[in-house]
Amino acid sequence: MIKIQASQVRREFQVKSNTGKKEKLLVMDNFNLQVREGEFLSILGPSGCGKSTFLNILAGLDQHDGGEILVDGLPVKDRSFDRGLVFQGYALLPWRTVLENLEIGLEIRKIGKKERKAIARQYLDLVGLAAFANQYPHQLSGGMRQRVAIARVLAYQPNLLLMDEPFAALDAQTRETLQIELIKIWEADKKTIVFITHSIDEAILLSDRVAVMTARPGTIKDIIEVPLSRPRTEEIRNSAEFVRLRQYAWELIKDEVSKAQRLQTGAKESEDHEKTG
Ligand SMILES: Nc1ncnc2c1ncn2[C@@H]1O[C@H](COP(=O)(O)OP(=O)(O)OP(=O)(O)O)[C@@H](O)[C@H]1O
Repeated sequence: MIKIQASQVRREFQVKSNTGKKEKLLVMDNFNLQVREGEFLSILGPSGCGKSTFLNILAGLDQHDGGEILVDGLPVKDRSFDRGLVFQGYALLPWRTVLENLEIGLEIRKIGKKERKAIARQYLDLVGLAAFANQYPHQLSGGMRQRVAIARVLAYQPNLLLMDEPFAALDAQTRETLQIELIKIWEADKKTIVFITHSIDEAILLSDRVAVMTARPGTIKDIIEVPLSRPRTEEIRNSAEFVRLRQYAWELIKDEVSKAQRLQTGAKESEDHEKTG
């Protein structure tokens, strides 16, 4: 079954250049992607190619200007608790303790207090923060807050998980631990996950398929099937198949990274040119 169907998606933003001129920035164009129910799909692409824009639209936080995006056959209109979001810096409620923050989604699902607390503790334990249950978000480091945000979304088990570089701000060891935990959780109940990352290794380790995007305007360049067996463990990174996939993904993405860099430098040069004359 198809969970997400994106067809001919187009998104442009009105932006102001440094000189104050209004311009249109075409961020996504002719973007087509299908995500299957229960699939773990990662999106890799150079900076600025529209990855977060796509996730924001899927989350109901932004809108597209053309084409169609369907989730479970219906257009995305609004935020929904069936879609769990883990975005960078996605806010925790500052007036609630860590444990109470984890309980939010469970409250909305009308789970009783005792069970709610037990589930919240279980997921807090999973991200290694059991000892911080009664602290407030401002008492934690940035990485710890991000772990709470991840635990919160995992705890209430949405049908669709949208994760935008959820591990980017974490130290290498925590990142590896959480990658393996996420694999375990996903392998146990196979919710659909759309996962954005800049790490080729992370994408291959976690995913069933990896969608590689072009530089702006972002479109899908290719989709890599990841036939590595499951359950996946750390050691799989050393397998010949993993190394082959990593090389293939890099071949696909490297020209797009150069293009994205040229786009950025080009935009800066034209602004400088306008300023001087
Ligand atoms: N609300 C907005 N208004 C104007 N421009 C925007 C807006 N949101 C995003 N952009 C621009 O759209 C482009 C794509 O942004 P987006 O965040 O989707 O890229 P990304 O692929 O997620 O990048 P990164 O990998 O660096 O996070 C960027 O050039 C960004 O500056």
